[in-house]
Amino acid sequence: MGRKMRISLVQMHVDAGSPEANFGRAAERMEQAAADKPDLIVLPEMWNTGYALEVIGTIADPAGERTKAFASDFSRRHGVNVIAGSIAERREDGVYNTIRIFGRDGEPAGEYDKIHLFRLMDEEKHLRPGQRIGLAEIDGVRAGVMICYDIRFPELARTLALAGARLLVVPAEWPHPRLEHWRTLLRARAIENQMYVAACNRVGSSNGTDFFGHSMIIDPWGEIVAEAGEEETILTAEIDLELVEDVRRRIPVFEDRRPALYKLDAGQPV
Ligand SMILES: NC(=O)CCC(=O)C(=O)O
Repeated sequence: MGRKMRISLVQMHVDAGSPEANFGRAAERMEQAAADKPDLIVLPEMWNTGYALEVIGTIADPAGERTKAFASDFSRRHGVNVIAGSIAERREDGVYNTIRIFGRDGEPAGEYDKIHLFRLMDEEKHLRPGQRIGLAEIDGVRAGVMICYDIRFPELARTLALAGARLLVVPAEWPHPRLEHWRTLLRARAIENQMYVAACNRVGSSNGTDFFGHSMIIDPWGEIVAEAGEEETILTAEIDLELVEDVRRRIPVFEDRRPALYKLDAGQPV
């Protein structure tokens, strides 16, 4: 397994309520990204529909079939791993905010439904929450996936790290005015779990909400390897997974944990 991995984040605009426009834009941008010869391409959150939640039941991808065909074909043609952002995916019991992952051979390599639904954007009124964490092997590297609001839950990132994740991938639609929350939370997840974080946010405005981009790749020491601005772009950077072990040796957080004490009833009240 290679220790280096080249990651391209597709920071794109998303038209709320227009899957046709969004599939066209994603196809174009992914071709652009493939020209950088990355090992992994990542799309933002809900890139097929945006937050058109009032009509999400009618425009969400039925069983994710269109997305699966699109991303699997792209992976196979370019021999690249794809984390197809998240999409609105319709199933029998409702609509999910779902990540689908494809290996270089176009075969499915993992999936994840967003666990924490974001009330400020009414997700809980229109979407169903996932019930399982998301892990995948990408060229032999264990990666965890979370979606946007999920990064406010350090327990989830820690669980993924304990399950072996050395890279955390985060598709997002994170808007102004919470840029410093975005940057701080992503860096904190990288530092505390001593893993790489690759976060792909959308840009542009939808229904009065402005999304700021600032997609980022952060190393396990918390240094920002690459950060985009507020325009559409492909953010590409190479990461070296050996740094994960280096940092974990220097400060052995995982050896020093005291999980037996991390319980509400474990100590006396002070
Ligand atoms: N799409 C989302 O989950 C947005 C999360 C967000 O903006 C936040 O502040 O948290």
